[in-house]
Amino acid sequence: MTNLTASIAGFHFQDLLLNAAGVHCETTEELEALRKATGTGALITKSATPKPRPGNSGLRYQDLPLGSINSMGLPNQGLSYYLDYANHYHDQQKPLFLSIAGLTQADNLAMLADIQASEFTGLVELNLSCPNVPGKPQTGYDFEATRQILTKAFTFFTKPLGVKLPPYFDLAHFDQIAAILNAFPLAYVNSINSVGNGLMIDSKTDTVMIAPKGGFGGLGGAMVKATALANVHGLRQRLNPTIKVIGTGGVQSGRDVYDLILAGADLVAVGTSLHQEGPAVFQRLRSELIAEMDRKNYTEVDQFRNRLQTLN
Ligand SMILES: O=C1NC(=O)NC(C(=O)O)N1
Repeated sequence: MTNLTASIAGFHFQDLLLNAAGVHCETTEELEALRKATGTGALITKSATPKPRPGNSGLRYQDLPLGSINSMGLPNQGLSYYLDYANHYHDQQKPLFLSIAGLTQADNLAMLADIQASEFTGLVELNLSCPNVPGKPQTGYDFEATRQILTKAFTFFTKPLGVKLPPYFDLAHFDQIAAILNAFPLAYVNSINSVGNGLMIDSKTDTVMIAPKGGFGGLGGAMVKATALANVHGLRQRLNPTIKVIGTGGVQSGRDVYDLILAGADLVAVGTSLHQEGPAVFQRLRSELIAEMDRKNYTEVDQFRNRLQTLN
């Protein structure tokens, strides 16, 4: 029997797959489908803002030959909707992650205060990386703002907290963000969010593919796998061992899950492939991962987690 377990902040996961925040998780119906899906070890809510938001207007998601592009704009039902789901959540087998993405530091701190005061007993993911709110930069690219929000948060927040990071593309940035994060008692980092502000062209119409922001949107799927692996591995190499890593980005197969684990991931989140295949994707990915492990005669994830070898 292959052991796919992992743990973060005292939470034990019997499977290491979950959804990427934002995908198939805006409503309680979608969340319940994830909770009941075979192969998920956890689930995470759509990033919440204090009040409900319709998100960006017009065509805001497109599948692409090598993944997807989106500019959803944080459509969500508002924090209290997800806190209500969370307060009635009793599935001991699959921990619940609650994602928040305030448009200002004050919004984020207010939401964290609400969660701190609530009965919520799961994990919280502070999304510092939504690239799709017009006029709003990704906090994760502002190192001082990131340090500031975490400093203020940890003056009062005592529940398990992780951060969702944008992809970085310079090893000096891995050094800088890891030095900041290592100063805080974070439960985990989740890397990567979509590769922000890509642009794709519809060759039939010579137009962009999505409506918001002149067609600029977050990239996901196969085309971001190399960036996801680099960020997971670069952060794993630099972060305190107490800060676990959720690897997100580019997962289409069990081998892609295996690779993120090899690069250092403790859990693996699935976005574009979940959007394209629905919750059945988790059973497929799980069985493909087990098949890959069997080929290597591995029965435990610990036998290869963070064991990526260099050439020399
Ligand atoms: O953090 C996010 N990442 C994305 O790629 N899209 C969503 C969004 O636009 O709501 N948010």
